[in-house]
Amino acid sequence: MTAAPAVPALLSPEDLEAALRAIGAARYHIHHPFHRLLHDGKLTRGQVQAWALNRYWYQAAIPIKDSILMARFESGELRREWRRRIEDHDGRVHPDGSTDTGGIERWIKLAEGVGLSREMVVAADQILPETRFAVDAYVHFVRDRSLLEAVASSLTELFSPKIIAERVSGMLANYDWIGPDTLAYFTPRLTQAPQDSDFALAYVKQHADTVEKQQAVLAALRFKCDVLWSQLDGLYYAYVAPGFVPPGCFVPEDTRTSEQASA
Ligand SMILES: O=C(O)c1cc(C(=O)O)c2c(n1)C(=O)C(=O)c1cc(C(=O)O)[nH]c1-2
Repeated sequence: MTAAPAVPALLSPEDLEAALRAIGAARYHIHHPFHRLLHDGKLTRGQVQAWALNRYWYQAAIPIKDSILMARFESGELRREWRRRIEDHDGRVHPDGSTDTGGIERWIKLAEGVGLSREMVVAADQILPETRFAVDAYVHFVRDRSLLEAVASSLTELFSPKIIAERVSGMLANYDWIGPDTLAYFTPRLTQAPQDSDFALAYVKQHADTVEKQQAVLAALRFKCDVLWSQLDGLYYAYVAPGFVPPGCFVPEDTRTSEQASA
């Protein structure tokens, strides 16, 4: 006789939060070897450029997925909360004409700070296939899955202040050619991310009120951890080991062979 498969129990909101946090503790990209190399100062300038270039595609997709998500909320109050996220990335124009720079522009400054040109970064035609597939999968997930799963997929932000603090302090300490101005993208994220994730977590705890919904939100967070993890896998494979850069993708100057330089 085979044992019946265990049926998951309905969790209290507190236990659901604990289960979500356990997923982050095990699967967040803070554990990826590429993050460790970046933070420990073990990457060449070209490898840091590859990271900045590819991550631009993620940054550029965030307000697109948030616009899709916002349009799915039926309540104006919820849309207003989500609109702030979009403005955090796209910037704001105030009635007096003054502007707040958004995250995308700050990411371009980061990329320029590590030696890339704005045009090349924004064109995004030299990013890795893994980056494109993973980021696009995130946008499609938010478009196609339930609203609850879409909100839950943003919950990796519960864990981002820790990786951001670690990354910024590590990069400033370990690369003498990177200064605080270049990494300015990350400063507002340290307050924006907790605001975003507090709201999303409260929403998920309130609305995931059946076993099926709870299992779906846990799976959504696992999916999102995979989105972040596979982007770093792509970078590691192409730029660290074995170092196979897919045809047409960015080849850093400090690793370029004479054949690649003349291509
Ligand atoms: O630096 C990071 O490691 C990191 C991670 C994440 C994340 O966990 O999804 C985000 C960000 N940064 C970030 O800057 C950001 O704006 C952001 C938005 C979202 C999201 O899913 O809505 N995640 C993240």
